[in-house]
Amino acid sequence: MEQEEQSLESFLTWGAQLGISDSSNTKQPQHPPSSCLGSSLCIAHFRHSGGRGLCAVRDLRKGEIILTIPKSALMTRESVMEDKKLCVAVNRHSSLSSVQIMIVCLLYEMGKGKTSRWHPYLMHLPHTYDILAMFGEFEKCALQVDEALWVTEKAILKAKSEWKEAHALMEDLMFKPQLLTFKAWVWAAATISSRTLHIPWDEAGCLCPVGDLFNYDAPGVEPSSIEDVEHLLSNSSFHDAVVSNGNKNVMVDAEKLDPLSQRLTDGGFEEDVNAYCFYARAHYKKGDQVLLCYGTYTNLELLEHYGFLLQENPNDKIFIPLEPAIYSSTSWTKESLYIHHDGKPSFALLAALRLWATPQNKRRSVGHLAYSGSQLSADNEIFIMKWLSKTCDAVLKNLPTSIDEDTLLVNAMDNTQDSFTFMEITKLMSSRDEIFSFLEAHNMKDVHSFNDIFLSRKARRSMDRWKLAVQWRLRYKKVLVDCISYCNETLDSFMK
Ligand SMILES: C[S@@+](CC[C@H](N)C(=O)[O-])C[C@H]1O[C@@H](n2cnc3c(N)ncnc32)[C@H](O)[C@@H]1O
Repeated sequence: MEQEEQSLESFLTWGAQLGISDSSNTKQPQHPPSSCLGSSLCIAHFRHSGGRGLCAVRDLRKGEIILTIPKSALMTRESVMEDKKLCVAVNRHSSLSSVQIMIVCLLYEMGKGKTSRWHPYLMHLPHTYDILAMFGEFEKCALQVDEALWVTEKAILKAKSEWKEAHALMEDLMFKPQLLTFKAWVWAAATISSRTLHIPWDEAGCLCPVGDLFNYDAPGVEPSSIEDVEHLLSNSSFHDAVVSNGNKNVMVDAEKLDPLSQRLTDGGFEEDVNAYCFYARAHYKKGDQVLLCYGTYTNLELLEHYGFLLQENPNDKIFIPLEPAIYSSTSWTKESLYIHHDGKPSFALLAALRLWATPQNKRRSVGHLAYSGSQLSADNEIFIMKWLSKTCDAVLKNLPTSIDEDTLLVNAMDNTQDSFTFMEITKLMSSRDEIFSFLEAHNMKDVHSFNDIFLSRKARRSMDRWKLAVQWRLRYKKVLVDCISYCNETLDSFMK
């Protein structure tokens, strides 16, 4: 433990030497401080929201600069390929994608050990990940829902084929055998997927020492339009925050509005200071975890790219099987026909169902109403609500386990310290196939071997992924139940 703390301290000293700083004072100090953190942030552990993360060491105001990482500290393809041997070899394999090359760059630096210029940073990267490409057959199946199974299968196949394609380059570079393995490849790919930040000059992104310690906050409640930003800027306390820093980079202004999502961004590379700059996305009290929004993701996408999911995710959506005639009744894309995290059907799904439930010869005359989101008639609305409710109910009944069983299973997994409780809880489940498959997959045929002391590291990792899979399918089922309630409430409103 002491050794770990020392190594973390030397990582933060290394960061300070490279010019990384969490101070809002933009003047360069004459001597680098002994740590790059301490003025605004510190590293802390948040058990239920991301593990290691960054914590406010003082009250932080929304919009103020909290961390700067100079370009020279970023690990990019360009900076790693300053190594001539690597650069020459990469140029001989021009068919590889930018991300494949970035993965090779990371493995190459790992292979250098202490001589890597990023060694203090590389030492603090996670050793394992829970992203979908790392799911084995057992954990994949625990997702239960076809859509999730396909996404997992696709992620595994993609990782395998990209690894094979890059093999010749890695052999050219004479990688040590352990860096040539699929396991090493998936580790590096997961690092790139879950930790790189966007940079304008390279679609592979960059690894950003210290800046990649922010855990994720979903976008959702920030101002969503220019008017909101104008309102914010006219709000005196916010304006004070902007002006008191006296630096235009410190402003959260209309330029920082992401034109696609129309949301405020909280970090980005800034050409004029040649650095990655992070801003507080909210007011934080001393001791709060400071978060960063990496983008808008559903829970399945979070699992695929980052290896976690959110219990409350305002951007979650689920898909249910629809009849081909529904897809062909409108020009909405398949991706737009979904159910929101709170059980409400998407705008496009409602419109598509309303048109599909209209006799074909009448669709033209009501098309404009459907596309503007209007109900077409009471009968039409009652029909589609009944249909949607019945379909969600059928999906729920077709899944091998119920919400109650999944809840029991997650609770049991939280109780693995006590093998007796785990087995007692799981006895309440109607189908114990999944539990037996897990025990079998890890050679734990009898209950007594299900003991924390004997749960191998591999089995424990597998259980973490299994738990994520069960949590995901549980959220999926809850959205279906909420959709049924939404349909019933709408139906009730017609009865009044
Ligand atoms: C950029 S890193 C953030 C720092 C990371 N916790 C660490 O220890 O290095 C992203 C990873 O942090 C974890 N993470 C981030 N936000 C999270 C959240 N809200 N809940 C759970 N895990 C989260 C996930 O493992 C994700 O892949």
